[in-house]
Amino acid sequence: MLALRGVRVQYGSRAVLHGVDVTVSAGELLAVLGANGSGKSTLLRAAAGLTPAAGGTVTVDGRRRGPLDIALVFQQIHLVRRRSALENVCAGALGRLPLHRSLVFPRVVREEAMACLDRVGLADRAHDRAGSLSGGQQQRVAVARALCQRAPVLLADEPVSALDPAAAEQVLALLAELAHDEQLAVLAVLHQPDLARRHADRIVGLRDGRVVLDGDPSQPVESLYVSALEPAP
Ligand SMILES: Nc1ncnc2c1ncn2[C@@H]1O[C@H](COP(=O)(O)OP(=O)(O)OP(=O)(O)O)[C@@H](O)[C@H]1O
Repeated sequence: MLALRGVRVQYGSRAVLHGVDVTVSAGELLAVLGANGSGKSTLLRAAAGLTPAAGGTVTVDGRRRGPLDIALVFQQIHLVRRRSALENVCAGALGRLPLHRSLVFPRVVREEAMACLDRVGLADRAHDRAGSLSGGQQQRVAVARALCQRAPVLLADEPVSALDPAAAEQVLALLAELAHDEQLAVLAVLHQPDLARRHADRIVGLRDGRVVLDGDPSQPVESLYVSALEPAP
C-alpha cells in the first residue's frame, strides 16, 4: 500500500499541497482528478520523491519509500526510440542490476522483459524499434517497462492524455487489470472523469491543493471543475 500522510509541498513561499492524505491499496487503481493547477502532478511527484515535501510522510507497505518502490509512467512517453521495444522494457530492470552488466542485458532480464511485453499484449512487436510503434503501443511499452521494474507501486501522470479514445480506453483497462491481477497499487492522474468512472476502483478529487472528495468512482465530480469553468472576474 502507498500512503501519503499530511503531505505538504511549497514552491517558494507558496503552498500548493496543504497536508494531503491519500492511500492506494495493493490491487487498486486510484484515479486523481482535479482542475488545472489543483496539485495533481505535484501530489504524484511528491509521492515519487521527485518533488521534496515540506512536511508529511510517504510510505510503501508501512516502510519509508525506497528508490525501487515506485515505477512511473508519464504523458510524454520517454522511450529510446531507436532501441527495440524489448530493450526499452529491459531498462526497467536497470535499478536492480549491477552497474557493469547494465550495457548488455542478461538473458534472464530479457526473458522477464518479454513476459512483461506479453502482459501488455505486445510480445509480437518486441524487436521493432520503439519509435515505429503507435502512441498507444508506446505507452503500453512504457507500462511494460514499469512492470519490469517490479515495483509494488505504479504512478501514472496523465498516461492517456496524448492518446486517441480507443487507445486511452485500452491503456486504462490495462492499468486496472495490472492493479487487480498483479496486486499493484496504481495511482493515475487523469483529465477524463468518464475514463476514471469506467476503470478506477476509487477516485480522489483535489481542489486548490486539498483532497475534497475520496470514494466511489460513480460519484459526481463536476464540482471539481466549476471554478475552472467560471469566467474570470
Ligand atoms: N516547479 C514549479 N515551480 C513553481 N510552481 C509550480 C511548479 N510546479 C507546479 N507549480 C504550481 O503548483 C500548482 C499545482 O501545479 P500542478 O502541476 O501540481 O497542478 P495539476 O493539477 O497537475 O495541473 P494540470 O492539470 O494543469 O497539469 C500550480 O499553481 C502550479 O503553477
